[in-house]
Amino acid sequence: MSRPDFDLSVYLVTDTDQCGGADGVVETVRQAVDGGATLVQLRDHHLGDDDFVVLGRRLVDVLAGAGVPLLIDDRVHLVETIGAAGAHVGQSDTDVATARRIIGPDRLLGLSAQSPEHVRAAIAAGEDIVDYLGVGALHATGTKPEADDLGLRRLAEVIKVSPWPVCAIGGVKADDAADLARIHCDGMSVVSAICGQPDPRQAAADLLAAWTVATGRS
Ligand SMILES: Cc1ncc(COP(=O)(O)OP(=O)(O)O)c(N)n1
Ligand SMILES: Cc1nc(C(=O)O)sc1CCOP(=O)(O)O
Ligand SMILES: [Mg+2]
Repeated sequence: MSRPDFDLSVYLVTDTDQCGGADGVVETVRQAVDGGATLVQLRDHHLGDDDFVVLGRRLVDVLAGAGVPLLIDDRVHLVETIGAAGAHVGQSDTDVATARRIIGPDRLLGLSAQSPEHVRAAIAAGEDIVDYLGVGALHATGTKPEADDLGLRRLAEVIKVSPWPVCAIGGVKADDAADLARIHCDGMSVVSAICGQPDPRQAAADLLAAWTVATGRS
């Protein structure tokens, strides 16, 4: 088993509408990585599989050489075709054991978890199956209005029982970095803090700077 290294510090999850279309996604990812985004996920619930593959391959090209892996949301069956580094699944998506079988042992698998019970169920499936958790929503967010806002306390409860690194998602902004670092969160996952921002490069750089200060890393 040899999975790519990954860094959850500034994890960009794309939103095609907020980026102004597929070309906007490509340009946003290009700029965000230039500014310091450490991981990228292609998330689009509307594109058909064929267009999703085309966009995914464009992102693989943009990220080649930058050392930043591309994950895809939900569509584990397209990981290989796109040449992505892995996938992220939620509690209502393909279960993690099946997802792992589909993507194979050498790719990354992220899982959404909203409670310690979700973590315990994932542990029962096997600690080698999942690589990280995405936990949210930290705050209520217009990007995903149906997401329950957990707040910092419930996020911390999930982190305490997780054997995997955890990134926070949902309304996450640079101002959250200190609180997140204090509860030993491993990174900030964002959509609107980068997508649709006037300067995605600067937005990513600001997030990374806040995270670096908050964690005391350089
Ligand atoms: C990093 C990260 N965390 C959580 C999610 C949410 O995934 P999911 O629960 O599958 O919901 P959708 O994104 O499919 O709406 C994520 N995508 N990334
Ligand atoms: C994709 C996603 N998942 C969430 C969860 O809580 O699982 S919240 C969310 C959207 C995050 O967008 P923004 O950074 O604009 O708030
Ligand atoms: Mg999903």
